[in-house]
Amino acid sequence: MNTPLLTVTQLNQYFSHQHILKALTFTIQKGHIVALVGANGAGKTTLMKSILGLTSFTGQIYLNGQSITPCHHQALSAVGALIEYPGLYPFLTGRQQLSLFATGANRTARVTKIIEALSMQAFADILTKHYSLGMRQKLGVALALLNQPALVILDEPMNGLDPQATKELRDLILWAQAQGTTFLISSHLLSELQRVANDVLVLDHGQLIANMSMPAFLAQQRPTYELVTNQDQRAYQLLRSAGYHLVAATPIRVLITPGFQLNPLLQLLLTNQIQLQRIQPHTEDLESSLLTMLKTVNH
Ligand SMILES: Nc1ncnc2c1ncn2[C@@H]1O[C@H](COP(=O)(O)OP(=O)(O)OP(=O)(O)O)[C@@H](O)[C@H]1O
Repeated sequence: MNTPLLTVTQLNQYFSHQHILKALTFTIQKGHIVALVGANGAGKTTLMKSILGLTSFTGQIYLNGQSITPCHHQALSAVGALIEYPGLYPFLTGRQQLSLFATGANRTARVTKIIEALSMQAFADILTKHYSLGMRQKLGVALALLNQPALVILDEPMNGLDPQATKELRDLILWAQAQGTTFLISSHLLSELQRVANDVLVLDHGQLIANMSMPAFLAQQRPTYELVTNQDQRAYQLLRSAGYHLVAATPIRVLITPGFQLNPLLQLLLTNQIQLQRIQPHTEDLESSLLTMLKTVNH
């Protein structure tokens, strides 16, 4: 049975008279990785800050049955977070900083383990004032995961990470999930989120426009064939006049509707002396699903 770790009900947030978060209601299941996506300014960081009690809001937020408000943070001992840029002490090394924030049993062992898991050995003993953006980001993520919190909130955790570090972070997130950790992660690197997330929350202008499992989200898109010809513009006009449902022009993408058959389409191109250079089924990714969804809502 699914058990919610986090329950958010009718969450509203205002900056002066601007309505930023609009009546958000959702739950996050224990042990799930939840992707929080949306355009710039949609309200992702503000939502994360609200869950962390860092900004005023109206509505209810419950973590493990305990209420979170800007004045009541007790429940937050079970949360690790990286929001915007990690706040680091410039005159401590990464290892010293991790040791300072480590709580509970096996502290030294956990610090060593997280340094190894994120391949931070080469710079763990250097003062953080000398860190690059990627090194700072890794240390921020390490701090969020260090005390094995029930919920980890990561705002753009892949910022500044190279492909190798991004892969290490992904592996670490999946490893922590296997230990029972729940994640809420925002990122503009949608292909990365698609690889780890179980569920998706889509924010648009402060409203929750989708809340579903990742497979359900991706399945919303209907399949298409992608065509490349020697006369794409003519082919596009021809197919459109023939009644095909085209969802993109460059490259041409034809919707596979019920009863769709490829042969008549190929015949049509051939009889009009258009050469087909490439054809392939198009598999949707999170990015195109999201763009379609935002377009549908805003038009
Ligand atoms: N401290 C603040 N004072 C006033 N307005 C703010 C403040 N912080 C955020 N906002 C506004 O709230 C809205 C949501 O911002 P938020 O940073 O939550 O969006 P986001 O989805 O995280 O965007 P991005 O993807 O660019 O990080 C924006 O319109 C922003 O201008």
